[in-house]
Amino acid sequence: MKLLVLHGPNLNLLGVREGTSGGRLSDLDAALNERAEELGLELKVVQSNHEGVLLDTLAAEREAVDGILINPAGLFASYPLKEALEAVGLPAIEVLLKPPARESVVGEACVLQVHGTHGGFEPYLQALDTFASGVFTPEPAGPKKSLGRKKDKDEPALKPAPAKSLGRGKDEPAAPTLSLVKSTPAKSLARAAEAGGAAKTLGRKASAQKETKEEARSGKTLGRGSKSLTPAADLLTRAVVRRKISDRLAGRMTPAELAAWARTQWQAVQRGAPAESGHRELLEESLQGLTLSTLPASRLSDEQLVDMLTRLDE
Ligand SMILES: O=C1C[C@@](O)(C(=O)O)C[C@@H](O)[C@@H]1O
Repeated sequence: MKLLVLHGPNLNLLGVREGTSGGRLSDLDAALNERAEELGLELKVVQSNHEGVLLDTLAAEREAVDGILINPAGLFASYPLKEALEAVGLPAIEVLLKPPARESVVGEACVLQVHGTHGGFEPYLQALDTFASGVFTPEPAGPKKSLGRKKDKDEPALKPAPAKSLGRGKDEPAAPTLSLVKSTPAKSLARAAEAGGAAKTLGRKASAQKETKEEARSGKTLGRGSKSLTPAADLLTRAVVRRKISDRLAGRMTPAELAAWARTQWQAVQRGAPAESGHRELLEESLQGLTLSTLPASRLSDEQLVDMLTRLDE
């Protein structure tokens, strides 16, 4: 998997502008390349102080990469960048070194936003881990595959997100808490699911998405192209999702199993599979949250799962 890493304006002064604290951009890039190598990822890293260069890079690299990490820095409110990310249609993660001071427009076109707490490089590494976990890669036909993390069946239910992450050595420093500060509209994940590993299918992605949207608008809840009534057993309903969450809370399902189930369901819904009428958006949103729920940055506690149960019951 190849990823494009975009560093926005003034990040060339990283470490310099902060005084002696914090590493430089060259340190960040070295850390990124090291982690990428551990994870078997290839990176193309570009820093620019010019919005146009970032836009041109996105357009030029769109067919060569499978995903994007972007720290827009001072360009967080850039509609051109947001639109370029949408046009490119690849899964993108917005990465910030520190908690966001303002709402990010660019983040609206990203699947996730991760931020650090003290300016360290961990959010970038976390974003690499997230891509490497395969969460954005479409499920291949055939036997069920997990999201790439080992099963954490024995984890205490209310344990905070572990500091460890994929591919990390035992003696490396613990990562600070990273937050999923925003769960983007399902359309971002739609692009992600369609795009994973196949960046060269922009046309197909766009039309598939449009079709699904149109079906949603027309209130059609049958599978694409289906003329006959879909058996009720195939219908994704709030009750089905509630049952799965309950199974997970009762220990009948591991967190990884729930996430893998949610991911398969979410992808099916994106392809036009039937969903409970009038609740499609809520179901998509819930499945998205559950899909990402085993990742450190977006882990769901039991309390959050109970909240989700309640929302699915309203
Ligand atoms: O340059 C930066 C760094 C930053 O993008 C971050 O990563 O925390 C936050 C921006 O507000 C600022 O302009």
